[in-house]
Amino acid sequence: MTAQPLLQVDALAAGYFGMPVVRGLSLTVGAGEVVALLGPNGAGKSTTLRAISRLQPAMAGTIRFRDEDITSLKPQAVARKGLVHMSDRRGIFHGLSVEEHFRLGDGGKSLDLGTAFAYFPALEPLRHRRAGLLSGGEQQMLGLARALARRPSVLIVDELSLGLAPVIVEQLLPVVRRYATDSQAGVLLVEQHIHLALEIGDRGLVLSHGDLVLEESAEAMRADRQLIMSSYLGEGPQSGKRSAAAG
Ligand SMILES: Nc1ncnc2c1ncn2[C@@H]1O[C@H](COP(=O)(O)OP(=O)(O)OP(=O)(O)O)[C@@H](O)[C@H]1O
Repeated sequence: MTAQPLLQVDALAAGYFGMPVVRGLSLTVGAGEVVALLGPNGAGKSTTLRAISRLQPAMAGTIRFRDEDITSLKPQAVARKGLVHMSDRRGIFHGLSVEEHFRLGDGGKSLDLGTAFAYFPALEPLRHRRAGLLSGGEQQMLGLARALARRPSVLIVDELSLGLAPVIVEQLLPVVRRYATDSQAGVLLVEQHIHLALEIGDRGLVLSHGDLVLEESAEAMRADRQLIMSSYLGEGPQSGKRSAAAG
């Protein structure tokens, strides 16, 4: 029997000004599982992530986190429950030191600096440095360390690689993998570096024009580049989708 997924999204629709850009989207993320949400520019990946973490409203569908319907909760409430959304250097304050970012905490509670330094030892010698003086890669490391220090059960990561050299992304993504495995957390990530995402991922989903057109194991996707190429080139859900939402 398959274990209950940590995150279960059913028939989600989300968009702007009353117009959905994502429709009828269903997906699951299980404990210890890393799922890569892929797709061309404008496919609706960030919209999907924001709707799941409640940063924008869902127009239809349900979002269940650890068996609880969170579809109408506020983002702060969802984050407190352990569904943490990390996106492009959000929450980095240039005037604060690295350490102060953890003392700043989460709803008045300090974050676990030990967890942060365990995953990112390179941050420890920088603990008193102001975040504004960190490199782009170090800032992203700080953002990810802060997200992990909240010990999320589900981590949502939007474009860790934005503006960073691939070599930095090659260092950061395996940490996400390690956290998922160590903590049996679920990870849903959007990443432009497809091959890197599939290296650390268990499963890949391809979104095209708001529809899920492919769902496969990361291993199968790595082995058959054509599979991804054809889904990116806009094959419809009927022709490209290989499997239903996995359990
Ligand atoms: N705030 C907004 N207001 C109106 N339309 C938006 C807004 N944000 C995104 N869109 C539109 O919604 C569609 C999906 O955007 P989204 O950012 O979700 O795509 P994406 O797959 O994450 O793209 P990318 O890979 O380029 O970041 C696009 O057509 C985009 O122009």
